[in-house]
Amino acid sequence: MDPQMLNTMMAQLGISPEDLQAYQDTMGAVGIPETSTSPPQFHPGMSEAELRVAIPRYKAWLEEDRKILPQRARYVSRQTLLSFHNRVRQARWSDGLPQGEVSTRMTISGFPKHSSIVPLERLERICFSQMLVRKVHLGSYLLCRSIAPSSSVQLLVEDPEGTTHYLTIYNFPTTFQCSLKYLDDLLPVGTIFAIREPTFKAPTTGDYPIVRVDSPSDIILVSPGHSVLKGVAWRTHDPSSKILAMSTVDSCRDRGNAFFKASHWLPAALMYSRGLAADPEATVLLSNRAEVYLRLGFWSGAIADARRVRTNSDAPEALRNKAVFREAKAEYARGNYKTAEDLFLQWQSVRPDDEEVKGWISRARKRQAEQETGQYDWETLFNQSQSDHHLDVAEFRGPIEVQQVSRRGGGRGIVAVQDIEIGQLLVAKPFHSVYERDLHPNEIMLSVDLITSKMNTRTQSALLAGVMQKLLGNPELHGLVFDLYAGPDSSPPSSYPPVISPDVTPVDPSQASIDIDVARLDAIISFNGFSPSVLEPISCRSKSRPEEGKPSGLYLLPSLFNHACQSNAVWTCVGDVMVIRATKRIILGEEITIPYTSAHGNPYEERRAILRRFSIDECGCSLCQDDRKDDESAHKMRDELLAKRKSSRLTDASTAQLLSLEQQFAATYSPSRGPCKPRLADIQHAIAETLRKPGSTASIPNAIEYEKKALESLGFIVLGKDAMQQSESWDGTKLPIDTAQISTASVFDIPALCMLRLAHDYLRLSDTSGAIGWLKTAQWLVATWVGGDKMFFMRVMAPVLEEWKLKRLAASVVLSDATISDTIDCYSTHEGFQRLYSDMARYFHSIGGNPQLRCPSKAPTLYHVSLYEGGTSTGISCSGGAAPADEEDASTAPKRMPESACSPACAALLFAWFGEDLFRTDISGAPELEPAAEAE
Ligand SMILES: C[S@@+](CC[C@H](N)C(=O)[O-])C[C@H]1O[C@@H](n2cnc3c(N)ncnc32)[C@H](O)[C@@H]1O
Repeated sequence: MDPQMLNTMMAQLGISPEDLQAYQDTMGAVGIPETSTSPPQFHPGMSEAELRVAIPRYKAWLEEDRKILPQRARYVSRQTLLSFHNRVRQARWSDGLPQGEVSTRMTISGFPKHSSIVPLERLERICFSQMLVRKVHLGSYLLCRSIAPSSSVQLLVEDPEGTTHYLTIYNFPTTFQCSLKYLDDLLPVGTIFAIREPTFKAPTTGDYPIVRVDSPSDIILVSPGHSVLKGVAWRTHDPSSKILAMSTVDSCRDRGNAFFKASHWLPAALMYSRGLAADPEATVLLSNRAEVYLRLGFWSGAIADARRVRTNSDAPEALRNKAVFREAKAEYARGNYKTAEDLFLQWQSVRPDDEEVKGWISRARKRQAEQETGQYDWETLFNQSQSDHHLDVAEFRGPIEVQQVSRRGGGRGIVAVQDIEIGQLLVAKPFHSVYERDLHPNEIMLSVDLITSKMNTRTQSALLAGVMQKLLGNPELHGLVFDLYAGPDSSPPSSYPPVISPDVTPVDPSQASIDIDVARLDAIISFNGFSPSVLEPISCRSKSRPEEGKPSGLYLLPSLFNHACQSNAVWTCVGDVMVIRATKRIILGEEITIPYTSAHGNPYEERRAILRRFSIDECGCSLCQDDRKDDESAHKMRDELLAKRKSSRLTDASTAQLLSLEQQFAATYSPSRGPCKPRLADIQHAIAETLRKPGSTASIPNAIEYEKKALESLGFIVLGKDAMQQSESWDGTKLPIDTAQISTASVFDIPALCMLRLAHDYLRLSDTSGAIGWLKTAQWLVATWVGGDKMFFMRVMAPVLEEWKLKRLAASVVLSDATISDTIDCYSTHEGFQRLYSDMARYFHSIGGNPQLRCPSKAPTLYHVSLYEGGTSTGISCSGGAAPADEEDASTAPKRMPESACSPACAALLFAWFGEDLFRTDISGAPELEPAAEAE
């Protein structure tokens, strides 16, 4: 046919001559064969059982798909792809989804993913016409550019020959759950990519094959003038001409500053970098880029840029000074607090009155003290963690070391380098952590992990992207993450910790300076990830969090601890700060273990299944050894006995039914095993609960007996049981429990609640000494397991103390060791507050203090209460902060009084004593008092 006529006919059908050519180029190519089955689709809310079916089916489908030979891609016209793409974008277009609308995206992790380690210069350029679907194109790179605004991280790109396909880039920094508007700034139409060793994949959903990039280090954002563009002629019109035109220092700074204003940090960094390509000495761009790197968490990049400005004697002085401040903040974030302090002081020398820097200096000093002493203000941290999970603390490391440990995957473990008493071993910050509240509420990111055969939570998916981002901005930390254990299918890691260069590396946002092996990182996160659930005030009605709401974190040194269900150490998180504490005396050279999962609520077989996901075949701890003494039929019998009660709560059964259940259950245990039987504890606790009847104390002694049995079944050794039951014979000093070691068969709140329940029982029997004994035991447990002092205990356990009416007793127990001075300062001019304080004064009187109320005039602050212990400031001091300037209506003040405005000690005690009332005290309508006599 006459080519002219053919073109005219095709044009009427919407097919351009380029499309036609591309089609002719692929003539003879075999279409993408369908597999015999299509992959199973995953959807939110799939049950464990559905997943158990779907995941093996997916793996089988993957196996089948792998057997199909690579093929040329079926021809699809540019027009078709563009109109499909535009429809998808239209559907997604919104800057934050409308309320109630939920968008779901799905990824699969844990299958082989290629990441290139070959530098771009050593790769050959390839075009789509030479690429095959289902093939990793080793030794090649694809040069392509985007031809349409992106719809999520899926872009429509063309190669220089004008062939169009989809490009999907996973884990590109800052793109996890970002808006389309952001993507338009980050990857505008015309962005040129060089993709190292690209993988062309058959479609798993939808109709079109895609070039899928999992590792951000495989992507190079090609700027004008890059050597790969030399001699490249694009067949189609150049959509990037507008972008290329803006490469002067001034235009890049202006554009970068506009992105900065919109909080679009990475687009700003790219724009400043483009300007720096035009003039590498443009200090203003370096200085600005240092600031955006700080916002991105690219500390090394920020230090490298700021340092170049600071040490450039030609740079304006103001810019050099600013650079000092930026470098100091980045050093602080890297944990180099002394260097940071010195730099802050340098900044302060030119701005002596700068309040902000004063705050930074004080923080840097506090961090150094934490590093040296291991002393933390846990109450303040606990209070802060309730509103912001990401806490600012320094790390602390006790006498422990990573050593070779045989028969433990990875071959390493943590060992004591001296004898260690019960107490704090390690305080660790996360390398990266993600909480639900950090994520967009309307987006569900489904990720199925083929290693663990589980649906990852949203936070787990976000963790992978976040770790990559941190590595890209802090490349020298690569070894710290990549030398973690990556499972039996990956090459073994080297010794740990690796040597980290103290030098910082300049960061180029368009090209990673390290190779990120994404399949290995997937595995590292599967084998080492924690769920750092934030410690919250504990109530007897606390519910365990559903799996999908759980946070995810990667911690470095904590990842080197091996597992034991009955371990000699435990971990907890205050905010995202992990605290690992020894739960018994550990001798020099002994391995230190932590539980990866709790035995309470996870019977032996379930525990084994969980541990198998970590490639742990058999745990050798005392509890697992005991559990292996019971034969399989015994474990089954227990399941059956409990299954009968599954539909209702244990405590809904009658005492008689539970007693019979306990007897049948107890008979399933081998006589040769030890007393720790976590499943039995629930039944015994339920029996105790049914024996607690309102209005009658007759069966309380029995309840006490069963609660103690429950504690023993949780692995605690209850001492002098009879003596404690008639507590007159208790000497009031020794705790009613063997404190030489803590059972780690459950998390701490279960036994702590049993202990407080016992305190409550004794209180009901008017046995104050018994109640105090168990209160102190609960406080010992919290202090040993989590840390913190008595005030911290009061704060953490406040709801349950309130529910079981133990608040007043606990407050007096907590204060019983304190010497209370005789002054309560009351700076409030409001009658309501003064009433509150006189109440407090009466209370302190009643517990042995002899405070006087002072009401100075000219109240500098509202809510000022102070109570000092032994002349130091360690007692109560609540200064609440000055009333805001616009605060005219004092009647609203109490409701607005934030807990965090109180000192932690004060908050704990005030709250323990007054509870909710503290914040509800109604002073509306109370007359403003005349100032009392002038103070001093
Ligand atoms: C988080 S890592 C612990 C550190 C690891 N041993 C290393 O060298 O990096 C978890 C892996 O350690 C191994 N591991 C931990 N506890 C173990 C145990 N009790 N028995 C056998 N292997 C264990 C398993 O291979 C598990 O997947």
